[in-house]
Amino acid sequence: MITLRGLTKRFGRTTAVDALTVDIAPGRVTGFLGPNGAGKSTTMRMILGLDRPTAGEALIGGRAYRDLRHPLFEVGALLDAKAIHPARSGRAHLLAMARSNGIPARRVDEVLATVGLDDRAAAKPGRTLSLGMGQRLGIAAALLGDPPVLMFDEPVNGLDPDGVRWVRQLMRLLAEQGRTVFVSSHLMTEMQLTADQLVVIGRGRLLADAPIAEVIAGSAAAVRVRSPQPDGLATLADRLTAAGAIVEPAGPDELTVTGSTVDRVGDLAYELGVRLHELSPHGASLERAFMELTADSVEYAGVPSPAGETR
Ligand SMILES: Nc1ncnc2c1ncn2[C@@H]1O[C@H](COP(=O)(O)OP(=O)(O)OP(=O)(O)O)[C@@H](O)[C@H]1O
Repeated sequence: MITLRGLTKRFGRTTAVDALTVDIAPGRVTGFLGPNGAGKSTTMRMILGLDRPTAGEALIGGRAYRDLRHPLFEVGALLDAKAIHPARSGRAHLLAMARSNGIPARRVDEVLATVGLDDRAAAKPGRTLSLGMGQRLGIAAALLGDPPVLMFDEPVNGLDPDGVRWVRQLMRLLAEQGRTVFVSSHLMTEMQLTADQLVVIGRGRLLADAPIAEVIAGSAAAVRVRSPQPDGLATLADRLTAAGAIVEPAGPDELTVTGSTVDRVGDLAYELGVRLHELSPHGASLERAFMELTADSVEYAGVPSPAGETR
């Protein structure tokens, strides 16, 4: 269990994490979602005692990281996959970690097998590891102490589709074993496939803490309607708006309608004699829910700066 109570971090005038209070429970994968700069990494760093909270606390199994007697046995984390000495092999890196923490050497072989690094890959020096191998090695290091709490910051970054699938399965397996699995991502589709519970933040603030199905159901599904008759489409839009729906143009001959249903839009088009070339439901998705939730808290929208660049 990870417990955050009023967790706050300010860097000068920037409030990176703003009074976060949330419990991250064992036995499931909790996705940690937020736009760039939302404060995900800072939150994870505070949980691991790498950043000091300005206020509040972050606890692992009821204790602050600095009070854990054997941290490696309590929490494993993948924050920066490249955190390995460039000249040292993956195996040597893990062996050194194991030795200094009283973990038997055979555990190194176990975790290397778990993450699918064979002898040859484990013998390569750090600087020659691909991003994917680095991620696997970082996950092996997190698993070394067999901890009940695991945290992964963007674990699928740079992985090929096989690697992505593998990480997904591993997260699920670790949760099924009863561990707390807290995984950050800005990839909504990835979270939709991996997580049971979602914690969403924007500008450091908690926007949602709910089962993934609930977050998705909370987003309004839309109806896409396309017609070769512009006047008819305009009339349809007026009638739908008058009936309380939200109508937005989606192209020269297309509308996106929220707050109505495919049946109602179809019936109305029939009533008005408007010919339709498309009438389709656009299901609620996590992507949509995420956009709605974070609409007010995206730090850098894609607006061109005066220099003509986008941030
Ligand atoms: N050491 C630091 N000094 C000053 N500001 C910082 C520092 N670390 C983070 N910040 C700021 O805090 C905010 C949150 O950053 P953080 O990296 O935690 O976000 P994030 O959600 O992990 O983003 P990303 O998905 O881009 O990694 C940002 O505005 C960032 O610029």
